[in-house]
Amino acid sequence: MSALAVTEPAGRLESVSTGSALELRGITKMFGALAAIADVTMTVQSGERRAVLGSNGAGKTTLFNCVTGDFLPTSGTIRLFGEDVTTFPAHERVRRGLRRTYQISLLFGGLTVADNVYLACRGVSRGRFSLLRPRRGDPLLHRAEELIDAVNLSESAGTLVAELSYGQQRQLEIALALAGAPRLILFDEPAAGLSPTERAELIRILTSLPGHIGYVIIEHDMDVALRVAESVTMMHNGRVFKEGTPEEIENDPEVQALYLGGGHG
Ligand SMILES: Nc1ncnc2c1ncn2[C@@H]1O[C@H](COP(=O)(O)OP(=O)(O)OP(=O)(O)O)[C@@H](O)[C@H]1O
Repeated sequence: MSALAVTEPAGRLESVSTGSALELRGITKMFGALAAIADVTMTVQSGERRAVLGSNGAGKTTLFNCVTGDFLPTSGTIRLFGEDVTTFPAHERVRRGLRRTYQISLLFGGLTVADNVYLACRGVSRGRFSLLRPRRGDPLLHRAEELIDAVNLSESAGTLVAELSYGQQRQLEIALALAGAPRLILFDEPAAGLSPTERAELIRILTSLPGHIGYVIIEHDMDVALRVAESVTMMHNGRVFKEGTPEEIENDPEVQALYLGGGHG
């Protein structure tokens, strides 16, 4: 695969972290009388890889929407790399290194893999309003190639997105999230709908991202979540229910009861 560094689980975070990437303090989001999330407090260190687990309706997507700026929280504060961004629009958070993937694909099906990634690189760089075609030697072309390699799609660089397998499209979405200089990526159920082989590939891609890039991943597939995360936040009914290492969460009797008791969607 690519020249990007492979992560070293033991002591990895200590070597890459430079403070907090994301600090949520008492985040509540009301929809009418319903608290989709209530008093959520959580800190993600820079470079940290965290899974957010929880049954359907636990509040995971609402939490992401508050972090990205798609929703304004009803109360609470959000700090991104130390800066209070609670009321910042989404694009200001992107400028600070936040990225997100969605459950629903947002790709351009009529363009090739290479064009999609190049456009994403252009979109976050200076001169993005130029309509000139890329010239040979354009550094963004080189960067796009690196990103395509990082998600193991080099052999499909010239393929139209509409002709990719579903799993390859999800890999491409990760490449798009890597455009620019992301420091924290929110992955919204990246393993949904993937075959076992595609899931193994996803795990490989996520665990091979450069060490300084942290992520928060919402994932229903516990096997994927616990393998790609160093820390886990378990949500239930809009609240933080448990926090711990993947091992602690996996072996926690209350978590097991919640999941095995049918609370897990
Ligand atoms: N825009 C909205 N308007 C009203 N209620 C909403 C809205 N978005 C979410 N909710 C409600 O907030 C609660 C939390 O939903 P959310 O989608 O955040 O949960 P989730 O953990 O992401 O679930 P899933 O795993 O099914 O995606 C649910 O009761 C949901 O119906």
